[in-house]
Amino acid sequence: MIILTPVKIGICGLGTVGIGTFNVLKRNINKIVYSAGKKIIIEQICACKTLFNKINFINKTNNIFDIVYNHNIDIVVELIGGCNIALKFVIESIKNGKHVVTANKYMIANYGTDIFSLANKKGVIVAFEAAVAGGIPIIKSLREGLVANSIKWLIGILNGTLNYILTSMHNEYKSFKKILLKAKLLGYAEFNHILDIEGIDVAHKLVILASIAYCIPLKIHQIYIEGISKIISDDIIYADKLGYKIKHLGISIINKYGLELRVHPTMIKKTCLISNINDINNAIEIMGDAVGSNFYSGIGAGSEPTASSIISDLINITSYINIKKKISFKDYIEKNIKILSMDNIITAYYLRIIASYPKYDLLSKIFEIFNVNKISIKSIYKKYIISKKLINIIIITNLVKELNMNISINNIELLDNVINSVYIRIGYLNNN
Ligand SMILES: NC(=O)c1ccc[n+]([C@@H]2O[C@H](COP(=O)([O-])OP(=O)(O)OC[C@H]3O[C@@H](n4cnc5c(N)ncnc54)[C@H](O)[C@@H]3O)[C@@H](O)[C@H]2O)c1
Ligand SMILES: N[C@@H](CCO)C(=O)O
Repeated sequence: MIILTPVKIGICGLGTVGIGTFNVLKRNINKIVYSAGKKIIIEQICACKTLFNKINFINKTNNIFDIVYNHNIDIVVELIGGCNIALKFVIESIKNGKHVVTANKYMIANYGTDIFSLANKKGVIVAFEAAVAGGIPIIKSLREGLVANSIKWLIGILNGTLNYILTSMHNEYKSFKKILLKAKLLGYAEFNHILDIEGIDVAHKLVILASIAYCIPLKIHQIYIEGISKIISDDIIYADKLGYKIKHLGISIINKYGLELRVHPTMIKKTCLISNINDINNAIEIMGDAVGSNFYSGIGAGSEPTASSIISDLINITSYINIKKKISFKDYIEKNIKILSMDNIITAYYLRIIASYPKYDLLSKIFEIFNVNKISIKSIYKKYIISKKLINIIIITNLVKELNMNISINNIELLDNVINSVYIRIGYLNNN
């Protein structure tokens, strides 16, 4: 029988994740109470008035400060998103002695250091499992299950919307815009979908994971970020013919020079586990020095998968309310790890050169440029005809330094008849 005082929560934001949290809390309340060891009661909900009739609940408000100053509330759940009202709500809630659960990766990646420092001073917990990879408990796995390991590398499909778009482009060759619209309707995409498409959302998630994995401060401004807006179905078709799939990855690899932190589309052999993670699913592969490789996959966005992570944090805070370090950020112990410049990374490339029909030997000019920059070609695929006037030349390189590749591409683009080019890095590690 539960005799302890119940924990009272205030939810702010009643969109995709807010509704999911409300519904799962209601549906699974017995199991949740059993696991938390205390009753968890929703004390108040803050939402825009137009959404009030979406749920059957009495104590509703449209003013965030009603929750901030509600003395009955122990834990606030921030599900508004962005960094304006949400940040104000979180900071004021902490100042008022409330624990915080949030799914807001944007806010944690950009303002996490200040938030955690304030939370430490006030003796409250800020938990954010739902901020990375939706329903996959990856923060807890890194913090708890893998805590004994030195992490060598970590790679992930970290955005459900992008994976959904790339999968649909691969399976149906549908237009990018139509697929994005569907992802928005299904509640996967961010309110500002540019965050998804340009890879910024993945950078937010990668920086959070890297901070925990390597005990370093959140280095959002030092990440290399590329989205998927340059990829067209031609690239997906050519990749397929060559035995690869294109996935959008967040990558962090530590070596003796420092840490690579990069976000970009990557061509991965079809036989690799991660290239078979499709649709809205996310996946993370982590290499620890002791454990070896661990692979996690599951639904990375959406209402109830994300609610699953939110409620797991609620239960953790309720049960570990006095063991703050378990879920708050610790002091960073590794302050001197250098984030490496992209110029120094070494990888293989797929390069598609778009040109008008040349009257000279364009290929030998391209080889010359590669030669000067010490780039060897693994294979060259014939000129695919796009139209009566245009051709695609597909080249796969061996491993090369990014700086040399960039110099070569700049020079190739200056050649007569070359219109432009698109490149995609191949493999997330040198041997893939
Ligand atoms: N949708 C997902 O799959 C998903 C997954 C993981 C994390 N997240 C994150 O969770 C957060 C919420 O995402 P979402 O998809 O539920 O967004 P959403 O846009 O569906 O919901 C946000 C809600 O907040 C409300 N809101 C805005 N200002 C408010 C205010 N001042 N007071 C009360 N309510 C206010 C909006 O009306 C809206 O209903 C974001 O940080 C997002 O990045 C979303
Ligand atoms: N827009 C995000 C939501 C989950 O973080 C995604 O598609 O992955």
